[in-house]
Amino acid sequence: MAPAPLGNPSSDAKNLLMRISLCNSEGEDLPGKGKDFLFKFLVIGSAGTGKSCLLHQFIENKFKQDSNHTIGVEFGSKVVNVGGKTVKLQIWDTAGQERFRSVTRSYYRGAAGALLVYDITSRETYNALTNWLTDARTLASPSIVVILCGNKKDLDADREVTFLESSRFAQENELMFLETSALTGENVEEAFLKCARTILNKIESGELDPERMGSGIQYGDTSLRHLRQPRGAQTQSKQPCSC
Ligand SMILES: Nc1nc2c(ncn2[C@@H]2O[C@H](COP(=O)(O)OP(=O)(O)OP(=O)(O)O)[C@@H](O)[C@H]2O)c(=O)[nH]1
Repeated sequence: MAPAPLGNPSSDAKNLLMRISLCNSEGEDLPGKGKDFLFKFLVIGSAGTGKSCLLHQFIENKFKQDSNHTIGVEFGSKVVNVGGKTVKLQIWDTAGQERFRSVTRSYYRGAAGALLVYDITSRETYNALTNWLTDARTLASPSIVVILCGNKKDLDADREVTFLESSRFAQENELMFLETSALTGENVEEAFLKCARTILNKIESGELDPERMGSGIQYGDTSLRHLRQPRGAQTQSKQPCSC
């Protein structure tokens, strides 16, 4: 069953949160049970870049047909094995449309990692990256681990943003970088795992302290109960998951 991550979610949203969580391969087990860690992740970036499709591909291993704009936020979770550790990723997929910005911003707090997504066929979505990154570092944490994802890699013929310029942007802004395709699944799991692995490495090296309030990291079994929640955030969601 999904955690109750919000202050006062609508009943539609509650249904959605639960249904998406049950799509997860390990959705039936107790939250956090037997896990070494829980990490809170965000998926952020401009509208239409493929954030919901990336999350769906990661959790369901298939492309989400007929994806509509996200309204507010959606939630998914998946348990992964990273470097011998069992980690539950609690992932918040945020709407890219400007009109939902105040809602989505309230979910940033305490995120440990983020996928920052642009569309390689849309320079506009690439140009917006700095703003998204500023939001993540300001509202989540300056130490949030971010992986830049140039999505729609399968549409190479329509490319407007080169791999090289994105690599440079990533380097200048201390981001990891991958080009992904939610359609083919290329590099999708890698993106989530790379981000999780980096967080684990930082925990092991002492650079990140899971005990710090709002770190977005929790230890094992009781983690979900302790994860900090946005105050007064209202969830608005699009249609129920069609899984
Ligand atoms: N060819 C191709 N199309 C994709 C890919 N990922 C997503 N799309 C398409 O891009 C459109 C937008 O995908 P979404 O996942 O809904 O985008 P989003 O970023 O969640 O959009 P918002 O919810 O508005 O922020 C849909 O028509 C998808 O079918 C991809 O990797 N390749």
